[in-house]
Amino acid sequence: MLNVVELDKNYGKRKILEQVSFQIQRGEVVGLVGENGAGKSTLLTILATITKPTKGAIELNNVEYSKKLDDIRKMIGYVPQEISVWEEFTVEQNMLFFEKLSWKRHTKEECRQLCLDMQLSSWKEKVKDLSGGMMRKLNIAISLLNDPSLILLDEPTVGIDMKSKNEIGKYLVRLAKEQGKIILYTSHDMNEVITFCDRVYAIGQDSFYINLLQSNGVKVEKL
Ligand SMILES: Nc1ncnc2c1ncn2[C@@H]1O[C@H](COP(=O)(O)OP(=O)(O)OP(=O)(O)O)[C@@H](O)[C@H]1O
Repeated sequence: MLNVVELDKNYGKRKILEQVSFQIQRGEVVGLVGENGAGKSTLLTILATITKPTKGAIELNNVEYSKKLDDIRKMIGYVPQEISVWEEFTVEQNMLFFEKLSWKRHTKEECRQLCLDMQLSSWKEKVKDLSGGMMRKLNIAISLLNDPSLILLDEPTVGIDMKSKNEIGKYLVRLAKEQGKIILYTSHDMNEVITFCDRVYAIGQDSFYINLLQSNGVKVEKL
């Protein structure tokens, strides 16, 4: 379980996150929505241990962030907004390179299977020749090499076609339901959020997202 308690984040005098508390259970796919600049990426980078909160406590599977950072990092898969793979290398070369950086060992076949599970079959193709959707899938596959229990994705489907969006959404749901992963992801695509998320957190002052999602029968809470 992910447990966030009274989290604050200030940049100088600006309060970005204020008294943010929530819990996410294993097996849940949770959306994080809000207008540009509301603080979604900030929250994800704090949960990914990249940014320090100003105040507050976070626990993942009963391990406190403030006490066991190395253990926490092994349990997290983070997919940033920017695609961060080697474009001149093939999918295979990227997977094998990042496998070496992962704390968990995988055979080449296991790496390939991870890609196939995401319907990314272009194993021998250079990344620069892949479609945007394929690149996004590779980015996600790399984040899974650690076998993380918490997967944080910052707009994983931005700018890609509906078919790839659907494949990625379905795959995230499968990861949560079959493997008990905790998934938190940001998106500006409300259709996608409505289709794939068990529930949603809306961040920021605007109630636009809350009203829209509630009118579509989605369980949504304000952070
Ligand atoms: N390192 C930083 N220093 C100062 N201000 C920052 C820093 N990082 C982010 N901010 C500010 O914090 C606010 C929240 O930014 P954040 O990127 O978390 O928003 P977001 O909800 O993810 O937006 P978007 O939907 O555009 O990705 C913004 O006003 C941003 O300018």
